[in-house]
Amino acid sequence: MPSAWTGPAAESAVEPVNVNSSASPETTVRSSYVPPHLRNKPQGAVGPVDNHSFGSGGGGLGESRENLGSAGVGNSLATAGGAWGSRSATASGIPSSGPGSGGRFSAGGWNKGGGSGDVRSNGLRSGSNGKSSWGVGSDPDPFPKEEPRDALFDQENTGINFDAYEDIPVETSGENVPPAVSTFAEIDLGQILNENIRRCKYLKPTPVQRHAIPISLAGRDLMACAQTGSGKTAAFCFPIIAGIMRNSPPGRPRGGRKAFPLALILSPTRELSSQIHDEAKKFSFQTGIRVVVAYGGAPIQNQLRDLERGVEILVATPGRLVDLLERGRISLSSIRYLALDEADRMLDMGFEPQIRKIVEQMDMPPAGRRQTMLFSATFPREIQRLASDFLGNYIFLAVGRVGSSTDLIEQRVEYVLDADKRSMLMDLLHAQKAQGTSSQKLNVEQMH
Ligand SMILES: Nc1ncnc2c1ncn2[C@@H]1O[C@H](COP(=O)(O)OP(=O)(O)OP(=O)(O)O)[C@@H](O)[C@H]1O
Repeated sequence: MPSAWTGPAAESAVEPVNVNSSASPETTVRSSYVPPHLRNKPQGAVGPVDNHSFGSGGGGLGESRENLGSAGVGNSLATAGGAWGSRSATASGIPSSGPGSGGRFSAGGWNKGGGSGDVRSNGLRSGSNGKSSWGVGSDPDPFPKEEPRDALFDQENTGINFDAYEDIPVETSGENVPPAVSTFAEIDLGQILNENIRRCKYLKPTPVQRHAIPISLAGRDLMACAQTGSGKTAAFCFPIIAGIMRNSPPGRPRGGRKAFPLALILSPTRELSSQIHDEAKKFSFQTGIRVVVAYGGAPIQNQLRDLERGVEILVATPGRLVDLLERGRISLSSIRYLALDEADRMLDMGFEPQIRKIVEQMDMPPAGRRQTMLFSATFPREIQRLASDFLGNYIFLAVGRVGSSTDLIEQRVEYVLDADKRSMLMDLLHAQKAQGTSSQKLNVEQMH
C-alpha cells in the first residue's frame, strides 16, 4: 500500500521540499529526485523526500491551533480506500466493518477569500429598558450605506461546475430516510430563505444539499461524509435557518451579558468559521436571525460585544468557545441545532477534549433534545465514536467527490523537481511494467 497519499489541501499546504538542505542558495535547484537504486540509503548518503512526514501538524490543543488557519494544519494523509469508508456504515452507530482504512483527507482547499469577521447588526435597535431588542418587522437596512445592499450576494462563487456533481455516488443508510430532492422548490424553506437562495444564485442543490436538507428538515440527526467545496455550508445552514424561522423566529428581547444561541456551528479554523459566518449571514438576510462568529487569534472583546447584541446562530472554533463558556458569557442551554463541520479535521487538530466539553459537559441539551449534524470528509474510527456519542438514531450520508477516483485507481504523490518529472515518470512506468501491472492505469498527480 503506498504511503504517500494526500488530499488537495495537503498539496497546497505543504511547501515543496528541498532535500538538499546543505546546498548553498545558488544550488538549491539541484535535483531532489532520488533514483530507485539510491533509495532507502541511510540518511546523509542521499536524502529522499520522506512522504510520510507530511503529518497532521500534531502538537498542542486549544486556541493557538485555531490561529494556524486552514493552510498550515491538518495535512493528514488519505489512504487508499477512498474518501469515505461508508459502505458498511449503519445508522445505528458504528459501522459493522471498519472505515476506509482510517483514510482521511485534510479538508480545506476552496478558499473563498475568507471573511472579514465583522458582524452586522441585523436590525438591532435599542429598547426602552436600555437593552437591545429585536424588531423583525422594522429592520433597518443591515448594510452600511457605502456597501450596496446586494454586495453580500455579489461575490463570485468558486466557479465549481455543479453539473459535474450529477454523476457522483451518494449513499444513505438509516431508518426511514427522507427522499432526496432535486430542486430547492421541493423543500419548504420559507419565502425569505428562498429569496436569499435566489440572491446567492444557487440554481439547484448540490448532492449533499439534495439529501442533507430534507433529512435535517425532517428533524433527523445526520452524519454526512462530504468533501470540502461540496456545498456543506448551505446543507446545514438552510435547515437551521428554516427551523429557527419556523419554531422560534427572532423577536424575543435580547441583551444582557450572557448569550443564548439557538444554533451552534463548530468549525476547526478561524478561516472556515469566517467563511461559514459570511455564508450564514447571506442566507439569513432579512430573517432577523443574527449570526455571530467567535474564533481564537482575534480580540475577544469585540466578540463579547457582538454576543451581547444577541445571537441566534453562533459559529465558533472550539478553543475560543470553551473560553467564552468558562467566562460565563455564553449558555448553550437554548441550543436546538448543533452542526460540526470538518469534524475529522477538528480531531486531527487535537480539539476532541474541547468538543466533548462543549457538547457533553456544559449545559447543552442532550442528543434527542437537540438536532445534530456531523460533517466530516472521512469516517475513521474516532469520528464513528463521536457520531455514536453525539447523534441519536442518525442517518448516514456519504457523497463522493467530483472527479474522484474509483477504488481501482491508486493515487500516489511524489514530490520531485520539475526537471526530474520525466525521468521519474519513466521510472514509475517501468516499475509498473516490471511488476506486470502495466494494464493498470497509472495516475500521477501533483508532481512538484
Ligand atoms: N447549490 C449551489 N449552487 C451554486 N453554488 C453553490 C451551491 N451550494 C454552494 N455553492 C457555492 O459553492 C461554494 C462551495 O460551497 P461551500 O462553501 O458550502 O462548500 P463546503 O463544502 O462548505 O466547503 P468548505 O468546507 O470550504 O466550507 C461556495 O462558493 C458556495 O457559495
